[in-house]
Amino acid sequence: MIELDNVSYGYGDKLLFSGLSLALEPGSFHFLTGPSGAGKTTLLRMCYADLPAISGQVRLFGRDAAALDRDAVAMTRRRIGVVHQDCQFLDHLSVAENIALPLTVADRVAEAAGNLPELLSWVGLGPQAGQLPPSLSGGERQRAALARAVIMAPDVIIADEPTGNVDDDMSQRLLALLVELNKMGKTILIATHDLPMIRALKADVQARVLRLKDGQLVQAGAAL
Ligand SMILES: Nc1ncnc2c1ncn2[C@@H]1O[C@H](COP(=O)(O)OP(=O)(O)OP(=O)(O)O)[C@@H](O)[C@H]1O
Repeated sequence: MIELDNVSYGYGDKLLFSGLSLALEPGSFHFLTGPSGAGKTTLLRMCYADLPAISGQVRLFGRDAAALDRDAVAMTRRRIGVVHQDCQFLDHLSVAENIALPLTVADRVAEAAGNLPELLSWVGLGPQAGQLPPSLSGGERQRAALARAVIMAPDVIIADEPTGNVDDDMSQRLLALLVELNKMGKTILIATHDLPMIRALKADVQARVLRLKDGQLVQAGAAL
């Protein structure tokens, strides 16, 4: 579904990684760990065509990301739901309107109306649907961001620190939602520092844990 083949990336003259390869098979579950600043967000951005590789090839659903025109990039991104680290919302729109935004922008308003109640109840935000985003707690924001990422029924969900700034219970709740999505066949890639959460989840899901450090991507050992 998503393949990085021998890719390199850096900012300015600072190379973050080079010769890095990764393949996300359909229905797989991957965690990406590593120290702060190792390049996890950068790597995720390459996986949804938000950054081009300096060298090597990124293939999204079998197509070379570098060869996609603007429309093809937009179509490709619809198949990838992204939960960003900072969970930004439009503060003048309600929680429900924010979650529905990807469908509204794609002119699929009727679909949004049909899907929203079930989605809001799935993430446990029914009561908050009419509120404005600034009134949400950290965990509620994360769940709203997850709902917004899945409203287009993407094949792949990429989440950057989805459990940052939430307590353990909320972290478990968010992860249970991601596991549920994986059991429905979605391909999941999560960047996280939260090793206890990975350990807790390993019994529920067959996940590969990758560690990015010093420009190298390696599979984390069994001791994790
Ligand atoms: N747009 C940018 N311009 C210049 N440098 C950047 C840019 N984005 C990120 N960096 C730098 O690249 C490095 C990797 O950043 P990145 O956000 O990918 O790391 P990370 O592993 O996700 O970090 P964290 O775990 O703290 O979120 C950092 O040193 C960061 O300061």
